[in-house]
Amino acid sequence: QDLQELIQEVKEKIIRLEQTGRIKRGYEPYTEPDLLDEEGYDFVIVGAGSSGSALVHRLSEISNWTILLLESGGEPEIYTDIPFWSRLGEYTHLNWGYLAEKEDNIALGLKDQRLPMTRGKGIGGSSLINSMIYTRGTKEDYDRWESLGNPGWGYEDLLPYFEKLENCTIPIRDDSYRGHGGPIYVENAYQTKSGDVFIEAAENAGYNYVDYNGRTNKGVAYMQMNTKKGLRCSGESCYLRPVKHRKNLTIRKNSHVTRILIQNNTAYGVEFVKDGRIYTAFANKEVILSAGAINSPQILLLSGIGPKHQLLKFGIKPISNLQVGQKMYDHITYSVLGYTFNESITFDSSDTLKDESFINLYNKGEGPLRSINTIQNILFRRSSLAPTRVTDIEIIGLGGHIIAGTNNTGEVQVTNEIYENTFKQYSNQFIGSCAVALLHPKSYGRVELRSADPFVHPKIYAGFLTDPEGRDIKILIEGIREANRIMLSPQFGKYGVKPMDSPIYGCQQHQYDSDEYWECAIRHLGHSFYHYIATCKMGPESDPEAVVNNRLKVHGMRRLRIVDTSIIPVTLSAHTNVPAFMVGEKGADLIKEEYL
Ligand SMILES: Cc1cc2nc3c(=O)[nH]c(=O)nc-3n(C[C@H](O)[C@H](O)[C@H](O)COP(=O)(O)OP(=O)(O)OC[C@H]3O[C@@H](n4cnc5c(N)ncnc54)[C@H](O)[C@@H]3O)c2cc1C
Repeated sequence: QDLQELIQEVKEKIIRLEQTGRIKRGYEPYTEPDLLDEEGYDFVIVGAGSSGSALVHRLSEISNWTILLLESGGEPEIYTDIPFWSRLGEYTHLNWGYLAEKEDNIALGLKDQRLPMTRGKGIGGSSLINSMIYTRGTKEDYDRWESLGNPGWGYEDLLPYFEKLENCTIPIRDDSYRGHGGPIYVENAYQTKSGDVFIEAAENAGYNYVDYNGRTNKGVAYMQMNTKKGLRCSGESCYLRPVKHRKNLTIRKNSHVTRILIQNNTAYGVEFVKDGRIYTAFANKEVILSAGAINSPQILLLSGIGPKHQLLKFGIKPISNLQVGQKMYDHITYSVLGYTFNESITFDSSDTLKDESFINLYNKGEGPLRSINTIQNILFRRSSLAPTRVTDIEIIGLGGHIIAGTNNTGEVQVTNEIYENTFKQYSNQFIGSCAVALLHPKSYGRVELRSADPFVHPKIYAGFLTDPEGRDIKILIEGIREANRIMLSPQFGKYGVKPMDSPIYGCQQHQYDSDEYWECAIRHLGHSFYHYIATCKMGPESDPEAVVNNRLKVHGMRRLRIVDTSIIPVTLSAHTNVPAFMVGEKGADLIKEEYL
């Protein structure tokens, strides 16, 4: 079915069910006051994504502060709250549509050899279209942040924020680490029988069942998701929706910030474009960038903050020569490790367009529409190359496959040759899969300007698998072999599980399952997990790579902060949405400490 037709069908169904009173969405559009050419607020915040939503929720608690939130995108789509269908958002205005620059020896099997660097655009940002996998990261991760010269960012300091932001309802949990009164709900992912078998097989292979957001993440578990009664719990739905009527808060959508206004190294406002016109918003106290790890560096660069040689190339007057965008870490994943089953214990998508499924989800929070990308399980492991206590391999168990079978999300845009010759043959079978991700890569990429035009996409280099020692690829291959050990275990053997071992087209010259074969497969189909960080790295002034200090203030500047995933200094054993919420929460407290 054509994607746009499918989107239309889903939308019409929701509208019809709502109009006939069979579901209640409880969503009211975001309204805003008339816009003046020039406006003044205490705080001007750029970007309503995961961090920006958390930040605005907390700052607007102070009723005598005035807050302006500027968001380049618009409102969520009508289907955004439905996990199963929300993935359609990736093909709409809700995605910035970034593609990495073509690089050697990576993305060899993807269209135009370019990696999608997906990013959410709209109120809620990337949390509108992400997979809702709920992972915090470990004590070792955050203690490392602190040891890099960032007091206040160690695990003991941050645990209260992780607890404060969540409302955890999963049945098996490490209660001394979990929160129950916060805005972000945490539930287990929708499971099929294959999810239960995954746990059994992993336990049999030596893993303990853990609450991986508790004392340790090492082990296996049902995936925890940020859903509230089965519906997406995004920055928009859980942080902003409940407070959007606050009188001191103005949220302006479709408002694209083009530069920060700076005088004498002091930020005093921003310029933005809405409906083709330029406006100015002044900040009495601070300008705060929460535009994410691609756009926050872009806005800094456009405003004269960044590597001098790059700015001069585009005729931008340099203000501060910081290493903005020069290092970007991300998680590469190989997510197409498929397996065929001889029984239907995997995800069955045949009910996902039925009225009953929508009604079941909205009224009871149940059913297959709770599933996103058929994600079920998670497993963290330490590779043979990792330091003690560091988990650097993540394996996700899925009840479907993102290219083969009926759950094709199109997320990995493979070439037609690869689809026709490798995956199509499995399309009518029962299929499950694993995604294997490298959590602490040595390789890194970067973000730089392509143009001084603020509407032109920046250049993004993913830099995957470029570490000269080849350590990253070795760990990924180790992860693939571990996933196979679990999936090809006797527990799965009862269901006739076999690997989808038709070689990836382009890798037939290698013996299937050799290291050379897996390297070839990863270099063809490995892709981003969309966890970009470190492009405005947090660190002390003595760190030549640092852009902000431990209070998130831009070095050498006044009244300018960054509060989003771009400040995360080093890789995490986690997906980045919960860390983004945490940064928003902590950022709000840093600001309150200063002004209250
Ligand atoms: C497809 C996908 C799947 C993912 N899956 C998961 C997952 O399952 N679990 C997980 O933990 N993480 C996941 N992530 C990552 C996670 O969602 C992000 O790391 C996190 O949302 C980033 O938060 P942020 O606040 O830094 O940026 P964002 O949430 O991206 O917010 C930035 C906001 O700023 C706005 N903006 C940008 N430029 C401007 C401008 N010039 N003017 C005004 N506004 C602007 C953007 O439109 C956006 O709304 C996923 C990401 C993607 C894209």
